[in-house]
Amino acid sequence: MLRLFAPSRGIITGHRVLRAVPAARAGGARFYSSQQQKSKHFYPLLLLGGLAIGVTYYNLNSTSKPPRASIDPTGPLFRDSDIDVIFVLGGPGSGKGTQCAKLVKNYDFVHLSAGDLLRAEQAKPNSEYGSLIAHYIKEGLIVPQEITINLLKNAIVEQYTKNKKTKFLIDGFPRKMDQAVSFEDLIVKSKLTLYFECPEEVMLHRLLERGKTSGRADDNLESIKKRFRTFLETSMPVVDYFDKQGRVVKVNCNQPVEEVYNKVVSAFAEKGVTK
Ligand SMILES: Nc1ncnc2c1ncn2[C@@H]1O[C@H](COP(=O)(O)OP(=O)(O)O)[C@@H](O)[C@H]1O
Ligand SMILES: O=c1ccn([C@@H]2O[C@H](COP(=O)(O)OP(=O)(O)O)[C@@H](O)[C@H]2O)c(=O)[nH]1
Repeated sequence: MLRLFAPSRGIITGHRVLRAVPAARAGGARFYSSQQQKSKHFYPLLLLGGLAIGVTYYNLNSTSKPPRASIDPTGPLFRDSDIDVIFVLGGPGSGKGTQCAKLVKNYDFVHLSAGDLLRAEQAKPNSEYGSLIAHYIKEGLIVPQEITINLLKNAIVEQYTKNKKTKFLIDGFPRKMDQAVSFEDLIVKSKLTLYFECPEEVMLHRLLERGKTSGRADDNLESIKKRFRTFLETSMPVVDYFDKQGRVVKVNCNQPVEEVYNKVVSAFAEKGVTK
């Protein structure tokens, strides 16, 4: 029912959801003027016409509208009015995951961490991308966008269709310009980017602390340095790109968790994101 990723477009667009039922066409039927005798098909056709109008009206007004792909197969999967996506960006260790966990408790958001989705995919015993993902994560590089966008798309579609969820915090994504452009072209335009500003030495300290218990292959000094570099060279241009469009709120994360959270809540309120 929904789009898949397909080689023909690099990123796959494919199957759809309920296509709006087209108004039944009275193939060749004529409506006669009152002077003429009505055809024996007149009343059945009138009934069909009324039914078609009714179904179309219902589809247009139904609250459970299908993703946009059902209407325009060349546009993004979802209409802007179907779902709200907020990107959460910031350097490694800036506190994205910590703040997202607090936000989901008070807002009706689904938290999707791109890093967590990649690690879960990597951990699947028969994943064809397992070793590729492991390599990219250890080296602090950005996994090819097709893999990450597909994982995100599947998670969003599942939450939307099964749980009727429409608000998503996408944590740690997009980290590269190609991802930003593809996601908005193929899935949905984001409403906002929440960006955590944080000095590098603070992030380094936090990550080394986290590394004592996280078990993550990239929470070590060598990988952390590579991640910082990737963040500056590859991910910051994404923040700048959205910022130039007035779609970023910046929050200083070098404060206690609760204070950072209060600032996020105020920044969201200013942008009309409410609980
Ligand atoms: N405001 C904060 N002050 C102190 N430590 C924090 C703060 N926010 C997060 N942390 C800690 O820093 C580490 C990294 O935070 P995390 O949310 O995992 O960052 P990210 O998701 O950006 O990598 C975690 O161990 C977390 O407990
Ligand atoms: O869109 C993404 C998000 C994450 N990653 C990889 O996953 C790692 C960990 O990302 P995560 O957001 O989990 O952690 P952070 O680095 O922000 O602490 C990154 O360094 C990348 O190698 C990626 O390739 N693409």
